[in-house]
Amino acid sequence: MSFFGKLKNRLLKSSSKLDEGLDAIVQEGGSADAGQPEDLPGAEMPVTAPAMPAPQAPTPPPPSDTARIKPIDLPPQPVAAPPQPGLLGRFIGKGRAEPAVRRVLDDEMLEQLEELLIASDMGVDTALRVTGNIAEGRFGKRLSTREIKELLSAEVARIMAPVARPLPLYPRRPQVVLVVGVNGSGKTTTIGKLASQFRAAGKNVVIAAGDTFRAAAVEQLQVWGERAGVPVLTAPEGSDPASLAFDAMTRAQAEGADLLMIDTAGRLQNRQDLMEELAKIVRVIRKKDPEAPHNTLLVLDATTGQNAVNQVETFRKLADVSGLVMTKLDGTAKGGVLVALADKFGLPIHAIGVGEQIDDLAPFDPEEFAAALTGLDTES
Ligand SMILES: Nc1nc2c(ncn2[C@@H]2O[C@H](COP(=O)(O)OP(=O)(O)OP(=O)(O)O)[C@@H](O)[C@H]2O)c(=O)[nH]1
Repeated sequence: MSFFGKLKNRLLKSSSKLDEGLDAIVQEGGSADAGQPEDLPGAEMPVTAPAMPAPQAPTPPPPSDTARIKPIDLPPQPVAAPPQPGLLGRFIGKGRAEPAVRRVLDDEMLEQLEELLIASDMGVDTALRVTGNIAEGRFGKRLSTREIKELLSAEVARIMAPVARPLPLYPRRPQVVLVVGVNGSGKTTTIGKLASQFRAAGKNVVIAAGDTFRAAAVEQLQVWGERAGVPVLTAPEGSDPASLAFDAMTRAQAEGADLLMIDTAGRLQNRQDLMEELAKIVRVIRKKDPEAPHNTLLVLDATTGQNAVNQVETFRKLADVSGLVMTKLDGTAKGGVLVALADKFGLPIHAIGVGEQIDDLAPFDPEEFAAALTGLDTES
């Protein structure tokens, strides 16, 4: 299955939420237009085209001086019998017998769209901006669900495009990647997945299990290290993570490793401690390389929705966050928070987690994400 298909299936909850919501909004105040271009297979209405005009009141009789102009004879319009779908149309579910429902884009509809986007975790500011852009030049026009989805998807992709950037690789050896995030956000899993991908790309990777306070976290990282075929450096429980980071740096340099990934604790309950711990790790590794860490990855759990926004704010105060990885995008109805994050912080999204398996880490593709989030079926 294509990655798009996989992501779409996995983002089903998000997309179906938006999908259903958009449908309900259009159905609520809309009316059917028989024979609209959208109903004809292969005749999709481009999103930039002006929407169909609102239905007019019955045309009044022309004034006498124009009455002489003979109206062009049009063949009778197939109002009662909508066009039949072609064979392809029937397979892909287009050209259905029912005419498309369109609704006039007015204040009430815009408000409903805003509410839907806010409920999809896009955040108030982003939701307002997105609906404002959708309305631009289209106010008072009639739009179908499909057209709104295309507009919404294009807006989301436009916001996300600048942040879709893979983890930059530098010629520096070792490139040090500090991984931060609250407990349970998916740090360990992400480190394992990244290690496996870099390993597969021929890179020599070392992992440091810097959450030395939790034996379970260290064990879990060791399991991932084994899966990825990458050494995991550990230290006795309760020992200083900065000292482990220093040892790991020494070993990575001695071995000529390409990449050193350092896991860290995620105890936000005691921010001061965590801040000092992270600062100490950075201080110590800089003794070995003044430019380290070269990346500070913040791992966020998509299922926390708007809480992810608070986590970015907090971790930016604790560490010099250079990019994000968003995990658990499979099976959450809260994927919209990525749009809010991109819009608010503009931090690169290096990858997304779409499952618990080692290969369930994918590069972030804004168009695929936007189509999957809005439920727009671009495969057809
Ligand atoms: N469905 C899904 N589950 C994920 C994903 N990433 C991580 N998980 C799961 O989330 C849980 C927490 O992941 P960890 O990698 O242990 O998170 P952590 O941040 O290291 O947490 P601590 O070890 O408590 O510090 C585990 O059960 C993972 O299997 C993902 O992309 N999708």
